[in-house]
Amino acid sequence: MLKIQAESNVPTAYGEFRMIAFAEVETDWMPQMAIVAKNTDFSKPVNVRFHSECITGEVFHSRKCECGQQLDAAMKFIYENGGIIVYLRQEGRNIGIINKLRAYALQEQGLDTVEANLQLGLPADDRNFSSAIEILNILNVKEVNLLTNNPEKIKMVEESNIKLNKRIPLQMDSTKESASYLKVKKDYFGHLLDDEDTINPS
Ligand SMILES: Nc1nc2c(ncn2[C@@H]2O[C@H](COP(=O)(O)OP(=O)(O)OP(=O)(O)O)[C@@H](O)[C@H]2O)c(=O)[nH]1
Ligand SMILES: [Zn+2]
Repeated sequence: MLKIQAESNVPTAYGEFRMIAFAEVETDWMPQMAIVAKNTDFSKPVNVRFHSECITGEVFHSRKCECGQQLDAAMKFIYENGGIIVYLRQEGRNIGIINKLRAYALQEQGLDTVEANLQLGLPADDRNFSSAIEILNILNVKEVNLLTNNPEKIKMVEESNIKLNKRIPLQMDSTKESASYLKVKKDYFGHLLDDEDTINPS
């Protein structure tokens, strides 16, 4: 069972958030994180982003995916409108950074993001979002507006005790390096992506 191990206010480029670390034990060095905007109104549907870790995109600004831009856009939106980002330690759709780099190496040889995982003997997507729901329950969230394009995340909320008020699209411009990745997300995973341009949540 997850519990709050520590929390503190942290000023960021987008404003100050309450940062909370969740883990079963305090010796967990990869705790799940939630960052909560101060103006969050818990009596209304809360804007929520479930964000899966991507060190290549968020820390090193890789152009192969749009995770870094999505996290930045979500922080900006949530600071302005209230809400929570639940940051899940699910690097590489939960295959870990070592396997993700192995998958990238296969992608250099022409495999796409799904084929590369399968070639490694791993699932295309090994995530489940039960920790995210557990965290929302700990934070006493009853109803959400979910910032996502991923139908699996929507389904998972619908199947939980948390009410889904609406989805807020979080679509970024594609780059020449990310276009084929986004196409696979749309075609294989059924992500709700428009072919046209950006829909930023603002
Ligand atoms: N295995 C693998 N993981 C990847 C690859 N590219 C990005 N990821 C991981 O994919 C996760 C993000 O998933 P996405 O499918 O981009 O987005 P999503 O979270 O499902 O959906 P949104 O809520 O719409 O952003 C992060 O954990 C990334 O590290 C890749 O080529 N291979
Ligand atoms: Zn990424």
